[in-house]
Amino acid sequence: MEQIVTGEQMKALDVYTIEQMQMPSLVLMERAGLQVFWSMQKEGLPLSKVLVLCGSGNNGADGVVIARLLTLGGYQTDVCILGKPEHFTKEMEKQIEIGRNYGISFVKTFCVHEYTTIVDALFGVGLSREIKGTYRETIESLEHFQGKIVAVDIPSGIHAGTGAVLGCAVRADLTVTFGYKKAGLCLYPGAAYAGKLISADVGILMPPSFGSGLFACTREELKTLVRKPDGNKGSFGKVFLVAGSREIFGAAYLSGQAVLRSGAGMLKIATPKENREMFACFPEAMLAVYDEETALEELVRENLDWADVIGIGPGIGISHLSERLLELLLKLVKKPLVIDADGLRLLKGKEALLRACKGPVILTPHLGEFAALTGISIARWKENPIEITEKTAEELGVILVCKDARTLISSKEGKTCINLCGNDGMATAGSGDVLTGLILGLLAQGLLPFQAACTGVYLHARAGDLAASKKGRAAMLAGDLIDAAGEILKEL
Ligand SMILES: NC(=O)C1=CN([C@@H]2O[C@H](COP(=O)(O)OP(=O)(O)OC[C@H]3O[C@@H](n4cnc5c(N)ncnc54)[C@H](O)[C@@H]3O)[C@@H](O)[C@H]2O)[C@@H](O)CC1
Ligand SMILES: Nc1ncnc2c1ncn2[C@@H]1O[C@H](COP(=O)(O)OP(=O)(O)O)[C@@H](O)[C@H]1O
Ligand SMILES: [K+]
Repeated sequence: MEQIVTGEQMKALDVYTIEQMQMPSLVLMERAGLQVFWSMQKEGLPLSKVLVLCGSGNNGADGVVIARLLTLGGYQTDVCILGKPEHFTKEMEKQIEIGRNYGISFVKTFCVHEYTTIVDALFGVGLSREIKGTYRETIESLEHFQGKIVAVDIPSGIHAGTGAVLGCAVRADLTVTFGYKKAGLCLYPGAAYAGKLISADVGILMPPSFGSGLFACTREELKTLVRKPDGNKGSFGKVFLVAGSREIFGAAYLSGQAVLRSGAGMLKIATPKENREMFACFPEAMLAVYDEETALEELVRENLDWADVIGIGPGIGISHLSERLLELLLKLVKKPLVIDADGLRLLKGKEALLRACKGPVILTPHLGEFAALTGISIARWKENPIEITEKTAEELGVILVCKDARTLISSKEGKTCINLCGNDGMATAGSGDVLTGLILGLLAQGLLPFQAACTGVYLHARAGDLAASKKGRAAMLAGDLIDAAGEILKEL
């Protein structure tokens, strides 16, 4: 997993590196400036005339370093410092002094249209309040700029912890971020303002005791899924899935297909009796059909003994039978349980039962389902997604997968994973059902619950990117995600 940090955490790491490790601040800054300078060259930005906009903090000081390196490199460069001298950090004062000695061009006013590239070094992780006044006017004047914009560390105006826009923000083509990716660059809207994101090592060290539990999933996680040549369908795991209702067969089909395509050994689907004929097209799945006459507790007990992992929700509808099945599972399960879709709608009011559940539970709500379950509006979640997801996971005692363009997965112990892959083509009916199936399939093959949730989300998103490359984002269907997930696993 790749470490992600908030703004406060990044500042703590800067302080640790400078004070404990005794690495001079100006050395870090020089490395930061060099990384931006090299990236500007490597990315082929038009550098015939560059303007560097600086604030008064160390982000601005980085900007002055970049201006010096550009000037020394023979690129015509102007620097405009918007910050007031009384607010300059000592590093900023030093960089201005060095810059003067090197003869860089400081300007007081500028016309953006004279430049081919603008470097945004107004605010970095130190942005603490809404942007107003001259800063705001300057940022707004960049909206019609025709050239390229490079953001230093983070686009100015983006909150490093939440990705929120504080009043206004610079829309960059390229962001070079130092040390670790900031959460605000991973979450929307910040992610959209960053443009292409490059992480650059500048020598920031992380102490072994560092308490950040924030990560992004990487390809490495998929490698934990190992097929054993001497395995059998029992050892690859048995999944019991309560899915589908009279009107909805597709959700059960998609989830079930995803379970088996991800490598699980056996699948049994519990579904209403009327659906039996529909499953003729899915011979690989076993069925446990039920109706009003069925002894549901017996059915649940029997299958809990048989299965390794259990899922409930895709297409089950809101009925007293589906509600009873959910209650029975919550009461009796001692194995991993994934609850999705209608299962989440039925969960409202059963929080005590959920907290008392003996098996590890994974909830996979999209934001509408999350809002209905918790009473926290989508708008409020978006203001502070990491904190709210972590807090809700802890309160409910579950692994919580909040599905969105940037899905967050939190454990009740406060570990959170941000998914950085996927695309808007995945916003298509049945896509969430596929995710449920993939997570179940990974659980069945022995991944630990949090690992299975993170890896499942990552696999689903990578499948989304592969499906989009083949079919296009508009045309891809949830079923394409299942085939694509198989192909991603095949590549391993
Ligand atoms: N030696 C170091 O500490 C290093 C710092 N680095 C750079 O330093 C940056 C962080 O520097 P700072 O902590 O000085 O913070 P910033 O440079 O991001 O900005 C902080 C300054 O802006 C002011 N401010 C915050 N919000 C404002 C608003 N809305 N309107 C007006 N003023 C506002 C603050 O009061 C403070 O004076 C990083 O993002 C990175 O670019 C890098 O060079 C790596 C090394
Ligand atoms: N813009 C987007 N970018 C990336 N992933 C997305 C985007 N929109 C939706 N998704 C993903 O698609 C899936 C949709 O799930 P869900 O809303 O439950 O669909 P359904 O209920 O139709 O099965 C989630 O995994 C979500 O993260
Ligand atoms: K910046």
